[in-house]
Amino acid sequence: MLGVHGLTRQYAEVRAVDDVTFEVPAGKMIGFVGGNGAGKTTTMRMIMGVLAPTAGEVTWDGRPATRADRTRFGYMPEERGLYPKQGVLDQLAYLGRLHGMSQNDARGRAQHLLERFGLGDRLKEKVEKLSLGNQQRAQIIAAVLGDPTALILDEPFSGLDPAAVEQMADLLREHTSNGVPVLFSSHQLDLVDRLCDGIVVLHKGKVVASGTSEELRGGAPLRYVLSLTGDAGWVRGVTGITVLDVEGGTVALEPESEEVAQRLLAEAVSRGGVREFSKIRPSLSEIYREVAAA
Ligand SMILES: Nc1ncnc2c1ncn2[C@@H]1O[C@H](COP(=O)(O)OP(=O)(O)OP(=O)(O)O)[C@@H](O)[C@H]1O
Repeated sequence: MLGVHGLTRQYAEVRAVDDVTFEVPAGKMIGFVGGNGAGKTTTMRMIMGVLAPTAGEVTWDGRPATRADRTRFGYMPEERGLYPKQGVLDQLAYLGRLHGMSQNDARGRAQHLLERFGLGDRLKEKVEKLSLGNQQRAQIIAAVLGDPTALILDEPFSGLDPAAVEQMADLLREHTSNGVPVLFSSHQLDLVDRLCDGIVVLHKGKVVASGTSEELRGGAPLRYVLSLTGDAGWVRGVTGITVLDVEGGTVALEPESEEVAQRLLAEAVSRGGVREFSKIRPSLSEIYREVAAA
């Protein structure tokens, strides 16, 4: 388990990361979301030890993470790490060696992953000659090569087409199913919602929400849609209901409680002509907007 405890980073006038605490449990995929400048990259750099915290600490299996622990973490930095002028297979094999793999293992595994992700005919290509999406695939391969104990990935999915997103998500899931904790940052909230076991929302350097997507949704207001064959205007007069929008027979509403919602449904049924009564599941983007605006 990877732990981040009270992590803080102060630049001259900017507190880029402010008392950030969260955990990435073994075998879980945690999405790290937040707007531009929220502090995600700075936090990940401190986790990897490439940037010193002003305060706080990073733990691995419950004790302060050492340099040796961190050399076994797979990292995809924001600035990306591959040299543009070197062949992609040679370079990945070299990185594998740096992670302690034998020459044969490093080359073999790098080649296998490049082939798996559709780069089998580009093994000798210089990185700069690959398309951006293919460079991104190579960067992710670089992060997972050395049999990492944890994965810290800064925007691994940006610039990937939908098929590549699925391939890379499968690759990450293979690691979580072996117990590896995975933390990745992303601006693609629908993707985070779909892939992650947990979400940490950062805003202006602070954690403003965290939990599973269902837990985050639990804090959102209760909303329903009621659709009737006749006019729905009468709903405005029902006690305990705030009407958000009415369009003909369809009304979006916020009941004070589930009980009030059920009473409304009973009344609608007694009036006749109920077409639909359903709870609205807020999107992660809506939740994000609410917590970031609070
Ligand atoms: N070396 C630095 N010196 C001064 N301020 C910095 C430095 N690095 C980052 N910052 C500031 O720290 C804050 C957090 O930046 P960071 O890059 O961690 O955000 P982020 O969440 O990764 O953003 P993005 O989604 O845009 O990549 C920003 O206000 C940024 O300007």
